Amino acid sequence: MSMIEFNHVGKYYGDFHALKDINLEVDAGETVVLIGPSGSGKSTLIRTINGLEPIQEGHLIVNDYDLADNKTDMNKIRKDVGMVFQHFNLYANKTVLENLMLAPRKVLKMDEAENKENAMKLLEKVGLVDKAEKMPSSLSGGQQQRIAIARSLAMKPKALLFDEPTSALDPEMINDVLNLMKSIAEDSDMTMLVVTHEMGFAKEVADRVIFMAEGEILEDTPTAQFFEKPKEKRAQQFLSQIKH
Ligand SMILES: Nc1ncnc2c1ncn2[C@@H]1O[C@H](COP(=O)(O)OP(=O)(O)OP(=O)(O)O)[C@@H](O)[C@H]1O
Repeated sequence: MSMIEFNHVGKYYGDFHALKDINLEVDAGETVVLIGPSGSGKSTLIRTINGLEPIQEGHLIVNDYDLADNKTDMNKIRKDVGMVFQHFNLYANKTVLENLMLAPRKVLKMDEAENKENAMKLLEKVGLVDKAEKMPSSLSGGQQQRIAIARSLAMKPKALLFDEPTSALDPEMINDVLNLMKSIAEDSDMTMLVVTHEMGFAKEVADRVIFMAEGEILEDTPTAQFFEKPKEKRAQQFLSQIKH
């Protein structure tokens, strides 16, 4: 069953055509990695999925809602589609535990005891139970990102979008975050779209790789095949320029 479906989607920033005739289907439970040169539209594409960027052409169906329809309630989509950003975006003036409990309380109206139990379980999953009462600023970048992922999971989403989740981290923190993402991809029926430059993660975890250039999808290829021999010359060049 398809969880996300782009149908001839176009997106403009003013006159600039940032996404061109995007056609893409992601099934429930799939893990898809988006790669491509800087400025190719990867962030823009995933930001359209939870409505952070509006589209101007085509249809984008997420969890059965059409984002091109202005009657669609974005809150319904954001409830089921979480997003993890490069710079974590935790609530700076709330404790780690409160960061996890806020949205389930406000949006899902979750019972307080259940909310806390759920949050503590997630802190255990990300290995940070001892940080529950700390403020985010007292944690390392890698720890903050694991909290941000736990916060997304607290909403029990159907899909998670990751926009370069390890790009702002010191090298020694990157693997903790990638391992957590890998366990989410493996443990659950979560649908995951990940923009990343971490080719090791893509190789190991992705079902498919999407290669973008200049606002277009040039390749949508099963992972092993992509890394063995990408079809497009641009993708071959891209891979030969980066370590993988
Ligand atoms: N808010 C905006 N207003 C105008 N142009 C924008 C805006 N956001 C992005 N762009 C432009 O759209 C294009 C695609 O940007 P986007 O951030 O989606 O690329 P990307 O592939 O994610 O790049 P990177 O790997 O560098 O993050 C770029 O040319 C960028 O300058």
